[in-house]
Amino acid sequence: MALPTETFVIKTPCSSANIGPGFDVIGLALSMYLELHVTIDRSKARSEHPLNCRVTYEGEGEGTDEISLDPQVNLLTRVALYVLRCHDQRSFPVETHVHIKNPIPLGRGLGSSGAAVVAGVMLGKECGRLHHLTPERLFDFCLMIGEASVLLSLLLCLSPQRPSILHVFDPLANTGTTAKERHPDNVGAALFGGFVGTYLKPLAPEDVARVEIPLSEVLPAPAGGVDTGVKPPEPPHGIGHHIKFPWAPEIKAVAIIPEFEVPTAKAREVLPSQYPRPDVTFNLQRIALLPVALGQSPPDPELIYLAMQDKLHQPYRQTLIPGLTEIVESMTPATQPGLLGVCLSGAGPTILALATSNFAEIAERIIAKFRENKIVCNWKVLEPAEGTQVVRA
Ligand SMILES: Nc1ncnc2c1ncn2[C@@H]1O[C@H](COP(=O)(O)OP(=O)(O)O)[C@@H](O)[C@H]1O
Ligand SMILES: N[C@@H](CCOP(=O)(O)O)C(=O)O
Repeated sequence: MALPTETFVIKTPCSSANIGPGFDVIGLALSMYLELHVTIDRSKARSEHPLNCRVTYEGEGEGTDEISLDPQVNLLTRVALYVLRCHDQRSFPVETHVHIKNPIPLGRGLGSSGAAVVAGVMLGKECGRLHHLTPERLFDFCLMIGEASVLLSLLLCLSPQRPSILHVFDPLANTGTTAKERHPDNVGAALFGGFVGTYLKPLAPEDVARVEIPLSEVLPAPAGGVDTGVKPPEPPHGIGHHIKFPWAPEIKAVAIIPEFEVPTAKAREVLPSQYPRPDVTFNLQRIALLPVALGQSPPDPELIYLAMQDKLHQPYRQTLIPGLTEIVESMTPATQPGLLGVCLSGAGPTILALATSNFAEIAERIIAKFRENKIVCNWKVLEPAEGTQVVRA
């Protein structure tokens, strides 16, 4: 009897991180979805494709260098393979076809890479039939992915052993941010959905060693690399956590998306390693308001506008996003009916305006500001979205 063909769809939302003052903490899942249409034909004895996996792609970045169809190179399939190999499965089941449909623009601050990592982890779970992996455990796997320096530095900062590793990354040293921190905000939103606060827990000393590993040893070797058969290091348990905040149903998110890309890594390099105390206090005062302000129905525009102000990342990122400060300050609820607040989405360059009405007018005003700097944009009205789903026919 022929083995059945299994099909399922993994659906992961895009996200907007930070929402003003919540740098590296707050994330909002939004209604634009990365979809993986997966077919596993277990009737075949062998596959002609590397790692038994054929990747096809349509959508943003299609046909460009940013998206590889090689399962050993593509971010999504490499992440899936990491999860599989942590569970003693060296490759995808024979024969897997992953068709990626991606409407999330790349490098625009709408969490395309976060969605790819979350969908990749879920792909590994489903292909490997790893039913014991809870969403919380999948979050740990997501947090192992990133530039080695990114993950290492953050986890080590949180470690009780921190003083002994300051030669690796000293967050107090005024050396810029060449070593970058891992941020759980966009993956947290894409995985769990809704409006979330995310945080990382200090690691137990025995777990510190487990995260001191180059990314190349976490993710399987890229094309041309040799599969050594070595099991990659599993994530420590309970790295990342989240809490869901309420969201007032009247509030929609208008995303104004410039045509150019700002890689997140680059947008983190322009941030300082030290901040003036008044700027930190300024953000702390606003972050204490933000989740409450956005959960209240009916929304209070003046409160939300105030709660969305930031001094920790947006002012610095204007070196990469012409006109950013002016755009963020260009209107208030008093001068634009329907507007609640304006911020940079994630690492940018997308601008997120929260509003209850007059969406087109708000978008047009921001687009006009970008146009003064010869930047072309499109825009969308998005709503809070559920987290990652696996849909079976
Ligand atoms: N669906 C996808 N499949 C493979 N790679 C992806 C996918 N989505 C994003 N990426 C990778 O992530 C990069 C963008 O990541 P990043 O600079 O963090 O911007 P963003 O704000 O969009 O997450 C892309 O250049 C691409 O390499
Ligand atoms: N907190 C991060 C969020 C980056 O999100 P992305 O969607 O731009 O990848 C940051 O601000 O750097």
